[in-house]
Amino acid sequence: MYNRRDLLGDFVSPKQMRTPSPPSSSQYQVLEEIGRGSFGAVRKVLHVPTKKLMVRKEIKYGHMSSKERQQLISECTILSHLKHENIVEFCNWDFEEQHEILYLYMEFCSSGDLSHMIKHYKQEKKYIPEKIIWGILAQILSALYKCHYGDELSPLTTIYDRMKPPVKRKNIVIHRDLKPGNIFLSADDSGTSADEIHNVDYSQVVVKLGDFGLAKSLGNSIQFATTYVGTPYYMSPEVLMDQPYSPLSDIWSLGCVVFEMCSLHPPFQAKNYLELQNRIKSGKFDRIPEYYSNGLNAIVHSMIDTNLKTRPSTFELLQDIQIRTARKSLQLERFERNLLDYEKELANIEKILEKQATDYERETAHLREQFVQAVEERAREVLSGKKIGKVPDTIYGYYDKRVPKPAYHWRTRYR
Ligand SMILES: Nc1ncnc2c1ncn2[C@@H]1O[C@H](COP(=O)(O)OP(=O)(O)OP(=O)(O)O)[C@@H](O)[C@H]1O
Repeated sequence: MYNRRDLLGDFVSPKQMRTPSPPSSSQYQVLEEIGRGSFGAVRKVLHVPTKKLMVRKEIKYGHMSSKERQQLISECTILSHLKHENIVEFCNWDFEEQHEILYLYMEFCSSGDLSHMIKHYKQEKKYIPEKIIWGILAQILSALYKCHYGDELSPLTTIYDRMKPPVKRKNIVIHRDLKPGNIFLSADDSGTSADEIHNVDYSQVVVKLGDFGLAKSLGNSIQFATTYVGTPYYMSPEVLMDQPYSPLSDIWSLGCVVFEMCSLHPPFQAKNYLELQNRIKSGKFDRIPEYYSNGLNAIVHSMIDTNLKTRPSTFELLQDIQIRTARKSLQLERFERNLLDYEKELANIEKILEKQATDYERETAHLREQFVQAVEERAREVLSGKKIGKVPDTIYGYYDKRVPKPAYHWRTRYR
């Protein structure tokens, strides 16, 4: 039923054939629909062998040309290799030949996305705390570093660390569709349901960049052209002017996203598409609310720059002292969380060991009592001139029983 060759026709390259084999759909239990995107339904699924919650996105490929199908598959291959803690993990893909649907299986993000977060603060009539914004920006930049340079960002020892300029690589990934709805939020507790996303503690969430690159392969398809009805609030002026996407186009979009987190609306708004296009091309927009620092305002303005020569790259933005501070602060918070987890684990181990020690003492006391009774009984037998049974010489020999001594005894813990 599921056959990658059927989808690709004659266009399968040996390189693509080396990608992981499609999962057996019987491994997934399909759960409720959580939303609908431009390309089809998104459902929660349970990966039965691991009991892990995931999402399944569907893409109807029937109308696509072989070239478009091949491009879609090669993009999936790239995404399946793009592993980063701030990127939604792309687990695998699968086909349903009969209905010509491609299923993409990916990590489930339990705390909604940035659009939900912005909506939440708007409803509460509150600004998003600046610290949260810097934290989110630092996490997105770490993810973009992986995409734009194909490398992992090394952790900071101090905020003044010298960062090595990244090596230029061929296989860079450009997101192409950065917007609040594609920036997912995940809590450590992935059991949260979609209905509970209003209870999210936004100061604790992990940011995950999702919905990567598919815009490239789907960009030319009829389905994309007819179903992509979203307003291009986050599109850079060069892309609006039909110039090719570059990593700097992602930076423009990121600037618009950060602006929206501060102002609770996008930087460029208009009554119609043409007006919006003109506003974006002019690159003129307001300061973020006074509530926020000049530093945050400056970084937003540096990203939403119509001049590609002066717009900073991901690497340049990561040099910013406030981004470094935000990264270091995230590292320390994570370290503290790990320590707390470790402490909890130790407390559990201590409880188990204490129970083992109590059981051990109870058991040895019981055996000692039985031993004493047996010795007394034999003594009485001897004294009364009865035939003597075997006299126990060791407690273990007599009962032929060994009580395992716990490796760690609570009484010795402070020695
Ligand atoms: N990995 C995920 N974890 C949790 N929810 C997700 C995940 N991916 C998508 N969703 C949710 O599914 C819904 C549809 O998502 P999808 O990204 O397909 O569409 P969209 O972003 O609304 O539109 P578009 O297709 O134009 O990007 C959204 O509510 C989104 O929050």
